[in-house]
Amino acid sequence: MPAAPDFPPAPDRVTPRRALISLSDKTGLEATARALHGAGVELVSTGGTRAAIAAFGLPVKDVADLTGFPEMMDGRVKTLHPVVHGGLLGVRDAAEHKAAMDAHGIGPIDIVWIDLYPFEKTVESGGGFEAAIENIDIGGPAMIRSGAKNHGYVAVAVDADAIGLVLEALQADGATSLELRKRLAARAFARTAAYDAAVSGWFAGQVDDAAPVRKSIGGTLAQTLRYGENPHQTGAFYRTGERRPGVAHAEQVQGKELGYNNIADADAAYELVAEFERPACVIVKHANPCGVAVGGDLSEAYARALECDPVSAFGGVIAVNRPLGEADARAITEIFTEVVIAPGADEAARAVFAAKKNLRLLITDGLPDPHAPGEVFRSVAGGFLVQSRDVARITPADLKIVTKRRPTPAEIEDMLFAFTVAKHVKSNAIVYARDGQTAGIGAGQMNRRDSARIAAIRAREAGEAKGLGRSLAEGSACASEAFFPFADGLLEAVAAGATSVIQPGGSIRDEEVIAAADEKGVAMAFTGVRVFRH
Ligand SMILES: NC(=O)c1ncn([C@@H]2O[C@H](COP(=O)(O)O)[C@@H](O)[C@H]2O)c1NC=O
Repeated sequence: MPAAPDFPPAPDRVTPRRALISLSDKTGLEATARALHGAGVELVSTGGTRAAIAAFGLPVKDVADLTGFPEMMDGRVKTLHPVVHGGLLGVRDAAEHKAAMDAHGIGPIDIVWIDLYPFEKTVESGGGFEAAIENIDIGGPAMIRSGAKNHGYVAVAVDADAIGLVLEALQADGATSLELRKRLAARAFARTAAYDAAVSGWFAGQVDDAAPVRKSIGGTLAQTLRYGENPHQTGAFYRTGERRPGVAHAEQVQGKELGYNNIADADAAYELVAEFERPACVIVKHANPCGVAVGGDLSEAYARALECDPVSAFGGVIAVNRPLGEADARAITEIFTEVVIAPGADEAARAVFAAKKNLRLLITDGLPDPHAPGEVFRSVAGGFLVQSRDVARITPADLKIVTKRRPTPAEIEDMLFAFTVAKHVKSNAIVYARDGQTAGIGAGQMNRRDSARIAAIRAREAGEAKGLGRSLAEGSACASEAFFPFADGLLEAVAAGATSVIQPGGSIRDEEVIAAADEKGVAMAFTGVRVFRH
């Protein structure tokens, strides 16, 4: 382990004399190169970047002239040379470093601006194995790390915002401050870490390693948050490299700043609504759906979703799976809603929402594919859990009918709808549904019978509110996301009005549960698949 050397303290102000610029994406290069040149900074660059700067009519030195080596091996070796890394790493005020720099003709490099080969984009666009490998940048991260380690003297910029901060400092003070260089170094190491997280994650996938010995998750700040789940907690929102349509990539068209809970709820709502083929609406409160329905159009789907639990829907998060029109927006804005997330909204709909200044409208770039594999994470004390996304989808062919009475085609449709919703409800989950509408949802209870009871209360109240004179769960399908361990939960469902039941099966008391269903004349199907959600 290298001992900490006794270097003189790093200077607060460094007046940069030389910058090394190496960019794959040349956006914004001209203005910045001009500004650096105008500030008296000498420009040094790699092949493509050098040619671009020269084409702007600015003086620029080729890094090959510095190293005495041409770029070689398809650009794999451009800047990996002691003249470059010595210029970045040399501690200018340490006598021995200064002597080494002088002896080997190594000039200091005070600014590096590097963006790295676009590995993430190459993978995202399905570039293939060889293209991905060639887009693993080696020289770039090496320079970023050298400069960041030597932040006492070097300002490292890894994005447009960072080089903007450097220019601001030069324009204001003609120098970079130690405080700024430290901040830039922190950002630089985070950039190389996220880059390596993307490379290592992709590589683990290539060798089918679901549980690599080391695992990194990288992210880019999407939004600072005023606070976390509660005001005394801090919070921030990051995008990972996964290009899944949803809240992380949505455009916020209007409304107050999104909060931590808004983002979590919008995600839960949008992931569920994407499960349906027909126009659908999901209303979420506290990460659980309180009303879900399909309809002939979004207005109908919304009205039916609201019917299930209008009390809980107040201040909820609404997701739909079609672009919103004016009538949909009018219906939704009748009650207070925190967030609406949709794959589109026409001008008339946007105008209606605009009248509700606080409502956040999120427009995504499509619907997530419920079948697309992916990884989901969760933190625990001292670690995190990783699992594959729950892509389970049950079709009529997967159902095993276990009761004497077979379900009708309409009951099968209700069962599948209810089971799909149950997959997105916190365990223990019980969902009553009829005609593509949830009638009652029981979420997050510590025993299944309580969830069945709560769902029954919701359905009874919804029926009363609608003036039906009966529970909304009358004639419904009951979905349970995990098996009924005893017959009591099933009997609660039957008492609530369910005539059919869908559940995974697999309890040692299945026979008892099936016998109870048969006695009540209920049709029951086993999915063989459990869809817990914690
Ligand atoms: N090999 C090296 O020594 C090296 N040095 C810099 N790069 C990368 O080359 C890119 C710029 O290339 P050019 O200036 O030739 O267009 C940058 O994204 C930079 O991160 C390198 N490329 C890959 O490792």
